[in-house]
Amino acid sequence: MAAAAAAKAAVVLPRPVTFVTGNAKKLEEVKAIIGSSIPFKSLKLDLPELQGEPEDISKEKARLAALQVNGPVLVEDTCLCFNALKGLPGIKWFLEKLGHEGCLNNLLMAYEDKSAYALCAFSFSHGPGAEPLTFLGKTPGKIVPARGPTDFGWDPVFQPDGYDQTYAEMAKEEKNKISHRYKSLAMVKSHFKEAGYVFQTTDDDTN
Ligand SMILES: O=c1nc[nH]c2c1ncn2[C@H]1C[C@H](O)[C@@H](COP(=O)(O)OP(=O)(O)OP(=O)(O)O)O1
Ligand SMILES: [Mg+2]
Repeated sequence: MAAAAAAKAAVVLPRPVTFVTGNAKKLEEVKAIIGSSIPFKSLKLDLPELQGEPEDISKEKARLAALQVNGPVLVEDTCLCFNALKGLPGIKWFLEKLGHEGCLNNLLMAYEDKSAYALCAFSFSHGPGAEPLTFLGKTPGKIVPARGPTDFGWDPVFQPDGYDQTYAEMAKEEKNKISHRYKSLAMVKSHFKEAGYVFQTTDDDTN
């Protein structure tokens, strides 16, 4: 009884969270999805392109980012995974070297199964040395011949299940309601709500 009534002590973090990414398009979406629900600023930094399981890559990115920023950080790692290739993730260099659009269709030419999923792994670290928490968001779909604007990665070749438009053809607000990034951030948001973090701000903290 007494335990139930005991208020959870608020975790005080030294400053607003810094979202670290080298990708301006990700940042745009993250800003639109987070809105004002989490106080954050951003830092453009190209973190190393690590290899491994998406969750491990994301955690390691958060550890590296927390050291650089010397404070609380959010990072994310995204991959497009092909079911015909046992979920093999399309890492950044792989996509960039082969060309985002044609290559994915060619790659899957040999397979009947064009199904894929977009996976986003956000990680949050309280700061240097803290073990990051990871939140996975997944949107299933299929790889199709490119349709729509080509300004963000593999958006033109990914058609989410239940839609007849590719991510690229959809209005941004629509993508941001169903995307892998939206789903992962929804978990981040509920975590922040639940944890009730308190952020100390200093004079040099600007957005
Ligand atoms: O919603 C998306 N729609 C289409 N393409 C996307 C999306 N999200 C990431 N992408 C691309 C960017 C990069 O080619 C690869 C992920 O690699 P990833 O390391 O997570 O991103 P990045 O290096 O561009 O930015 P960061 O500095 O946050 O690591 O997939
Ligand atoms: Mg990267």
